[in-house]
Amino acid sequence: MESQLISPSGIISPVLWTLGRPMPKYNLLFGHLLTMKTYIDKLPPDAHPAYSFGQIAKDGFPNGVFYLDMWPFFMPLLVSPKKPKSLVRWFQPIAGGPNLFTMEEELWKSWRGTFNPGFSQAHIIKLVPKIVNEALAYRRLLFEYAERAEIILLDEETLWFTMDMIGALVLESNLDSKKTKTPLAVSLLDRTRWHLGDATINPFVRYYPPRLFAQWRNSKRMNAYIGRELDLRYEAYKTNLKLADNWDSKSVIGLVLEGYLKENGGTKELPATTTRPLKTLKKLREEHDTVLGKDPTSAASVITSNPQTLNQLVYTPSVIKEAMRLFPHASGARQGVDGVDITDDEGNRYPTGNTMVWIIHQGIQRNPKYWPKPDEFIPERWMTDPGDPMYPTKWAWRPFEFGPRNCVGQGLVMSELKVILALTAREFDVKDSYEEFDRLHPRKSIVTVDGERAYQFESGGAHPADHMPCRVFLRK
Ligand code: HEM
Repeated sequence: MESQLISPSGIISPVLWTLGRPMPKYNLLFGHLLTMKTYIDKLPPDAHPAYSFGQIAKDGFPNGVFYLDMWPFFMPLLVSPKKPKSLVRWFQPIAGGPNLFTMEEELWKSWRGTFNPGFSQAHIIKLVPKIVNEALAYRRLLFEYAERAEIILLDEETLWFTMDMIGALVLESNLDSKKTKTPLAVSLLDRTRWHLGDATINPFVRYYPPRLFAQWRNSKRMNAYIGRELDLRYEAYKTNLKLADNWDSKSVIGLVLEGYLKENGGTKELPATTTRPLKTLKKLREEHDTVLGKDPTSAASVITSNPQTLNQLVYTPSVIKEAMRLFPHASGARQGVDGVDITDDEGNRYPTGNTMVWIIHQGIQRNPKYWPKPDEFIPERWMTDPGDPMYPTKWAWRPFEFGPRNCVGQGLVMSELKVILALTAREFDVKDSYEEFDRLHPRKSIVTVDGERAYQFESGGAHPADHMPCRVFLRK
């Protein structure tokens, strides 16, 4: 429990300050707002808030744990499977109502049980042909950009593609989102553009009326779309066109719906809408040659005919894990409770009552205490044996978090990423074009974090700066 909660950030009342608990410079009137401002001012205006927290940890808290008073922007919130209230508020515009991320323990248990079969390893293997099918569309997109020799905003295009991938695997819908402007995809992407993290402390931004209106409208459209999809499947179930007949083609939503209906006797109505060096690339391509055959164009059929082939890839998942270590997408948060303390590596205890415990992945996953050469991209560390100095420290890699509330989609994500790399890495060179982009869009503000131009900003999750402008080249 302690290790799960070791965190470079927390929230505190002045009482903890008077008790001499570890925290940056404290101001009785403004708490830590002024300290935060000094950190934020050294970053690009849109940099992910986690960078400031990570930097505070680096500057004075080697054990990675400290308190921070950001009232009134963070609610003083602790430990237990309970999610903090501010997280509920964060997810509300995306989910539009009760959801697996923020549900209270009792309700969450049965819903997680209902979702688990759809995300089990056994089921994911059966979804691989569909993953391949979608990844081929991504490959075609890269071909188009290579042929047109145009800059691609890789993050933006990948977001549209992600919507299609999720649509195909979870909803069993062929969304083709960018072309058809599916309301679900358009509203979700627009919602992430308007999204704010809790660390946004400017009230003019937070309460900007057009932003509040857009959030409300997007939630309404997403609810309507998903509600319709669920109704259609429910109707099919009721008229005995069972989703279950063909196990292999069953979607995640099919399995979830079936689990829900079974649990409720099949009768209950549905709830109301519910710059790494080229060496890495060379090794990656060599592994694909060895495991998938020398001809890159036959990789799709090799994987589709035997999805288990993906399990023979060793270097590829190491590359993915290392990328996620350096550029994590999300984080974890828990509500603190009286009587439950966080204990750091040296045995110091940190009471969590009246706090929100925020696990900042950017801080932990680059902490030199846990990672030799923390800022270097070294996939080989994932292939070492226990005892090797490079062997990853247990629980220090947490993109999907740990414990019962870990990410239900992580197996799916890893399979998707392996397939996408397998179908593209040998045929394309993708190079960032930030220099060209900055010439075309000059600006006065800082544009790097610790020398990294592709720093992350928050928009629902963490994204690469300026959506990662790139150029795509066909390999000879
Ligand atoms: C790179 C992609 C992803 C990352 C980095 C990620 C990360 C996370 C993290 C950090 C959590 C919170 C765990 C906690 O609070 O302890 C989470 C929860 C969750 N994720 Fe993901 N996720 C990803 C993709 C997905 C996908 C593709 C799906 C589903 C299709 C998904 C579904 C969920 C759900 C439902 C939860 C809540 C689980 C629960 O509370 O029972 N995630 N994810």
